[in-house]
Amino acid sequence: MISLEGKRIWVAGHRGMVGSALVRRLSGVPEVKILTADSRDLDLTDRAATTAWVRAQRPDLVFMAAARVGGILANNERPVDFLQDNLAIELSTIAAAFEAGVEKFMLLGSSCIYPKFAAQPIQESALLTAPLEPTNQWYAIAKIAGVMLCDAYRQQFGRSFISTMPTNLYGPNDNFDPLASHVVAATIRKIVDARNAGRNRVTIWGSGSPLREFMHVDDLADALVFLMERYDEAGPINVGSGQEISVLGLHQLVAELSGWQGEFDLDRSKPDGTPRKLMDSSRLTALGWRRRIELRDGLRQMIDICGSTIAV
Ligand SMILES: NC(=O)c1ccc[n+]([C@@H]2O[C@H](COP(=O)([O-])OP(=O)(O)OC[C@H]3O[C@@H](n4cnc5c(N)ncnc54)[C@H](OP(=O)(O)O)[C@@H]3O)[C@@H](O)[C@H]2O)c1
Ligand SMILES: C[C@@H]1O[C@H](OP(=O)(O)OP(=O)(O)OC[C@H]2O[C@@H](n3cnc4c(=O)[nH]c(N)nc43)[C@H](O)[C@@H]2O)[C@@H](O)[C@H](O)[C@@H]1O
Repeated sequence: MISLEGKRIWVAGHRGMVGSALVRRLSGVPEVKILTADSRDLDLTDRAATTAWVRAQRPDLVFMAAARVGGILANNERPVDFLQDNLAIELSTIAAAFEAGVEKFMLLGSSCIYPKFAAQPIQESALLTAPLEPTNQWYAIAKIAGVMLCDAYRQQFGRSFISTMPTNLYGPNDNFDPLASHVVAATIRKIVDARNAGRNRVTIWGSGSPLREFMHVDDLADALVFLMERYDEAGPINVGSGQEISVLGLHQLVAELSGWQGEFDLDRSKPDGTPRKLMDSSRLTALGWRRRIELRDGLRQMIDICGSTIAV
C-alpha cells in the first residue's frame, strides 16, 4: 500500500476522457501535485523530449493515459497510426519513467489485448493464448508490448511498473466524432441528432448482436487510484463494471432515455468486431473495490452532455 498524499503525480493524456477523469479524481486527494504536459508542447512519441520533460518534472507516480485511441472503424482503417504511435508512446514514457527513478508507473491497456474468442468472462490468464480480433489487432499488439515492457522492467530492474486493462469506457470528454468514436458516444450522437432533426431512422453498424461491457470513466478513475495505492504485480489486471448489453440493446436504451421513438437499420458492411468481451474483474473486486455508476445513469449524463432533454 502506498499513499498518494504529497506525491508529484503525472497524468499523461490529461485532456483525454480518462486523463481528465483522473485529474478530477486526484483533485480530491490532499496535497497532491498533479503534473501535466500539453500534447502541443510535448509529443510523447518523441523519446528525447519525453525523457527531458520527465527528468525535469520528477514525478513520483505516473498514470499513463495518453494513447492513440479510437473506435472500431478508426482502428481498422489506420493500422499504422494505432500500432506505431502507441508503441512509440510506450517506449518513450516507460523508459523515461525508469531513467527518472519514478516510484510507480501505471500503463493503461484495453480489453482488446485478449483473444477474439476468449472464454467469458475473460480472465487475465487468457492473454496470448489465441489470435486477436483483426479490427484492433494493431492497437492490441502495441498494448501487449506495453504490458511486456512494464513486466520486463519489473523482472530485470525490480521496478513497480503495473498494467491495468479497462473495459469499454464512456463519459465526459468522450469523442463524439461519428467515424472515430466508440459505440456509446456514437449511439448517443446518432439518436440525439435524429430526435432533434425529427428523423425516425438511425443506422447501427454491423449486426447489432455483439455484446459489450461498459464502464463510466469516473468509476474507472476511482479504480485506477485504488490500484495505484494497493496493486503491485506483474501482468495485466482487469478493470470492468460487469454491466453488459448488446449493441442493439444499447441503441434501444439510448432511444428510451432520449425520448426518441424511431426505427433502426443495420449496416452490415461495417465490422462487428469481437462478439463478446466481458471482463472477469474478480481480482480487482477481491481487493475491495466496487463500481458506483449504473449504465442508465451514466447514459443519461452523456445524453445531457450531448445537449439533449432527458425524457425519463
Ligand atoms: N476509451 C475507451 O473506451 C478505452 C477503453 C479501454 C482502455 N482505454 C485506454 O485509456 C487510455 C486513455 O484513453 P481515452 O479514451 O482517454 O483517449 P482520449 O480521450 O483519446 O485521450 C488520449 C489522450 O492522449 C493524448 N495523446 C495522444 N497521442 C499523444 C502524443 N503523441 N503525445 C502526447 N499526448 C498524446 C491526447 O492528447 P490531446 O488531448 O492533445 O489530443 C489525449 O489527451 C488509453 O491508453 C486507452 O487505451 C480507453
Ligand atoms: C475499447 C475499444 O474497443 C474497440 O473495439 P470495439 O469494442 O469493437 O469498438 P466500438 O467502436 O465501441 O464498437 C463496438 C460495437 O458497436 C458497433 N457499432 C454500431 N454502431 C456503431 C457506431 O455508430 N459507431 C461505433 N464505433 N460502433 C458502432 C460496432 O460495429 C461494434 O460491434 C477497439 O477497436 C479499440 O481498440 C478499443 O479497444
